[in-house]
Amino acid sequence: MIELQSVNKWYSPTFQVLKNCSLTVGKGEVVVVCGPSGSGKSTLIKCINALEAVSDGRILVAGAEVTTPKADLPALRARVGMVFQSFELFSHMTILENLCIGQEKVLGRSREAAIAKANQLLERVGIAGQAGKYPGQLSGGQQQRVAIARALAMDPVAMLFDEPTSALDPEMINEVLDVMVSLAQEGMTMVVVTHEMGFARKVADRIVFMDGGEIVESATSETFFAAPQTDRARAFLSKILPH
Ligand SMILES: Nc1ncnc2c1ncn2[C@@H]1O[C@H](COP(=O)(O)OP(=O)(O)OP(=O)(O)O)[C@@H](O)[C@H]1O
Repeated sequence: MIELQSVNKWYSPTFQVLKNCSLTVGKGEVVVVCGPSGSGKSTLIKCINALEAVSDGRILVAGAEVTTPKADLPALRARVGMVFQSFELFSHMTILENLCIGQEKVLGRSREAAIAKANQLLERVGIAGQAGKYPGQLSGGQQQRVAIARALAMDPVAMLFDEPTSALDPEMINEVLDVMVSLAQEGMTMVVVTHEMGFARKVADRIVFMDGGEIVESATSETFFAAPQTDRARAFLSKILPH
């Protein structure tokens, strides 16, 4: 479904942020990417929907190459939904409009079909009844669920999450994680950058550990948590897991 082949990226001639990263994410697989701050996790997933360009290497999504000048980026970004730490909703549009605009402009859906889909998804993420409000009138947890619903409205083949709960107050984290858990259980292909190791244990098929721009480990969550293979992963886990 998603394939990274020897991806390298330099932000400047002296700073290589991604070093020979290769990764295959199968259909329906949930991969959690973790690692220390600055290790390149956000950059890696942004490359998957071409929000960042790779310097060399290839990325394929559902058989189509992302890393070619010929890539159809609007179509790619509809197929691969992305949810950011900072929600990135359109603040001047109602929740309903946030969910409809991409469906109408990119997918060419009729107004009626877009509204029906939006309402169905708002119901699914537990915020039916808020459709007429503006993002600023909702809590952070509600805004993030809107962002997930907006991505799902495009019928994506995969979803990318970049620290989706990092900006939320603790009591709102679970309401967002619950939506992500149900998506995972329904078979959505997902790549999730997160420090929520409880989520990782519960739904990740695989954990990818990054450090210094490299994919240092890629293992099932059982193996990764019980028997990390490298000192770097052990040091990371000892900092973030309760003792
Ligand atoms: N546009 C950019 N130009 C130059 N350097 C950048 C840019 N974006 C990120 N970086 C640097 O690249 C490195 C990796 O950043 P990235 O955000 O991918 O890491 P991360 O592992 O997601 O970190 P965090 O967990 O703190 O979000 C960092 O040192 C960051 O400062």
